[in-house]
Amino acid sequence: MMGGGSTDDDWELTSPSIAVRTLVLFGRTGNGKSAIGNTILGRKAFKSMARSSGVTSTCELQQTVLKDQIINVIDTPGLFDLSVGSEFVGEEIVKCIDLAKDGIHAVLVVFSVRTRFSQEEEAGLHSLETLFGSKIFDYMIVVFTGGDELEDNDETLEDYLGRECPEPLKEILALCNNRRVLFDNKTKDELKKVEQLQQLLSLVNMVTSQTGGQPYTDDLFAELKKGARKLHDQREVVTSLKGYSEREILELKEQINASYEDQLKRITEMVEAKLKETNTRLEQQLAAEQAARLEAQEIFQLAQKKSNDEIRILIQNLEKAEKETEELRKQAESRRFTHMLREKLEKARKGIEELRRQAESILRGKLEKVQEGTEELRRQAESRCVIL
Ligand SMILES: Nc1nc2c(ncn2[C@@H]2O[C@H](COP(=O)(O)OP(=O)(O)OP(=O)(O)O)[C@@H](O)[C@H]2O)c(=O)[nH]1
Repeated sequence: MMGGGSTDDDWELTSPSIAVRTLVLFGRTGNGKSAIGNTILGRKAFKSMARSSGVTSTCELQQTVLKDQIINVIDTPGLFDLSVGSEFVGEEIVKCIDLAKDGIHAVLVVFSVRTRFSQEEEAGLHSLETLFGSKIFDYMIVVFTGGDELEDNDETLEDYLGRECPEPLKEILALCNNRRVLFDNKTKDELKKVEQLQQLLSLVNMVTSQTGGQPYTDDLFAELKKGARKLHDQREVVTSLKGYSEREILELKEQINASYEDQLKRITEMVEAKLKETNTRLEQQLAAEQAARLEAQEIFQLAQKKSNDEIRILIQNLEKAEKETEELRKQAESRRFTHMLREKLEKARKGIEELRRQAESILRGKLEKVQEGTEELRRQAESRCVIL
């Protein structure tokens, strides 16, 4: 039957004598859902390893019995991955509900501190809300894996969220009342193992007390539960039938199983339809975001071109200004040269003037001497004429 592990034995476990807590792990492939499941169970019940494609292929329930309660852990494949279609997700969600017959006590949404919160994770959470309604947030606990890596960097979860908490993740944390816990699934430290499990279980208890002890259920759960109960009763009736051949009993069992499978198929189709609706809405939203991004990019490119043009003009102006400055400098230099020449000329003119003055005074002296000589000669000639 569908449900990968839902058996008559599981049905018996719904006995109310001991507290049963059913926890479902949701999250992107590789975020560490199976690893957390194993940490909770204290054994390697789920396959957990590093692989780019999903390791967990279908929903699976494993159980551990603690001192005072039974913990059911349902591991799911990467239902938040873009690569999986709504048909697969629909089937897996129905399997998951089928496994958690009595309802879900806590939804553990698993993120890894080693990878960035993605748009597909945001979309996955929207799908959960569409399928289960906003009531699902009352049951949600955000679990981060990779505590060891934060520790290696001397960081706390608060430090990490302080630097690495995009808006959608903040919203999710707020919607689930900030219930969050950090897991180091690699630790060998027994005390640490106990402490982180205790932290998680106390958050689960918080959810249980805040939701009045009622696990999450809805119409889908109710219908599946009714179907499962019918299947269980019919199987018991068939087993107790007398006077039927083995072949007839087998046929009856097959008929019962087929009718249950039909019911699951119907519900699966309903879930798929809901998911498709959400996906279409998300695709439209993504397309609108993409268009807005392209528009912003175009505006940016235009602005960049404009600023490039402005820069080009500025450079041209700068070059022009540099040339003009050079020209002015040359002119100033030639002016300085002219000034220097003028000074030299002036100096030369003064020298010439001085020389002229000196020559004049020398000439004047000589002239006076010549005049004095001439006068003497004239006087001597006159006196000679008187004697004669
Ligand atoms: N360092 C470190 N690695 C972790 C931690 N938790 C999980 N991992 C590693 O992360 C990888 C993926 O872990 P899984 O548990 O397989 O992840 P998953 O979400 O179940 O993936 P699927 O089953 O494929 O959907 C494995 O190599 C784990 O060992 C952790 O706390 N610290």
